[in-house]
Amino acid sequence: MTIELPADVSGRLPDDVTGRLQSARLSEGTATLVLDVSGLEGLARDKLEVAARDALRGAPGVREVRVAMTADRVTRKLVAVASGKGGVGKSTVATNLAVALSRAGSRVGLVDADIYGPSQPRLLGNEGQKPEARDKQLVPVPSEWGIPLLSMGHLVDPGQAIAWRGPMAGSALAQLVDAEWGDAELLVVDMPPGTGDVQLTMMQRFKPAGAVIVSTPQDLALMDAARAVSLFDQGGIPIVGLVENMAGYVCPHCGNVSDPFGSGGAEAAAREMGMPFLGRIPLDTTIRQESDAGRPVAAGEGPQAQAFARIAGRIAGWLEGSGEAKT
Ligand SMILES: Nc1ncnc2c1ncn2[C@@H]1O[C@H](COP(=O)(O)OP(=O)(O)OP(=O)(O)O)[C@@H](O)[C@H]1O
Repeated sequence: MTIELPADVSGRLPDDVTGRLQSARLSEGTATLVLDVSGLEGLARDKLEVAARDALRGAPGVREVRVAMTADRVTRKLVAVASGKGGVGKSTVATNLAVALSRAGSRVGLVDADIYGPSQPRLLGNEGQKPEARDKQLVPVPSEWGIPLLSMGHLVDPGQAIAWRGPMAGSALAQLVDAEWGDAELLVVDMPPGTGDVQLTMMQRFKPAGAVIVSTPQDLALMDAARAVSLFDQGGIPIVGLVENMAGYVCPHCGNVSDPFGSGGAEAAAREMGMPFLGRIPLDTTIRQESDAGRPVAAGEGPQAQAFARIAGRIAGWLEGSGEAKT
């Protein structure tokens, strides 16, 4: 740290500014401060800058104040949550995995890349809010669950149809990913269903660290899941594993679990496709009701939360570098 300010100038700086001072000097009436803002969100950075400027305004010999900020680049990993077809609960799983990963200690953000049918603002309960833009970057919208979110659902009016062509959809997606994610170290990306242009852009441009495939237990859904797997294989994106959603029906009256689509099929299919089976989430009315109300079950304490926590633990282990999800 090089401080070349007269004591009657530096003495005016508040502690939160001096604690982050990398260098400071005064030359020909211009005070130049370099602050290390690693780990601070945009708003906190702005406050620090204002505090520094206010403190030096009118200080002896200071006519102008310049504040520069440096930050360690956060190495951020992306995990894509994908499915071969719509309606299998991919968005629900993505929300709850983001919450469970955050509870397990990661700093997590959520990108709703399902730009034709964004549902994350409803699932995270921050519908109707608009992201700000700072220096041409979008600032994610905070949620009650500690997960910042960016979604097309925040940028267009609810129910408004989005009929973009591939390249526009790709650039919209890029804006969501290349946003001001602050200190988030992990971005969970809710992919659009299927295997089209947006998925390709995502893979080529942002190279997710891995993909989690969501399927329901039916044979047909599992065949679609295989298509999603082969898309990621082609793009050289490793598959973290398969999550079986709506895997057994929990009776809301007696709590009894039945298996309308049989059991064990998804696990066997994962084995056949040569990927780890990450776990199953039951078909449970509570999950739907709480999701609709913007309260992810993973934030609670029930058996549903535990199911998501187990899967999140496997994903976190995989990301930590073992490269293999323990099943
Ligand atoms: N395990 C579950 N138990 C009960 N309901 C569920 C479960 N998972 C998802 N749902 C419900 O199923 C519906 C579809 O889920 P969701 O929107 O997450 O699917 P999706 O695969 O992302 O769909 P789309 O591809 O259309 O975006 C929602 O009403 C959701 O609440």
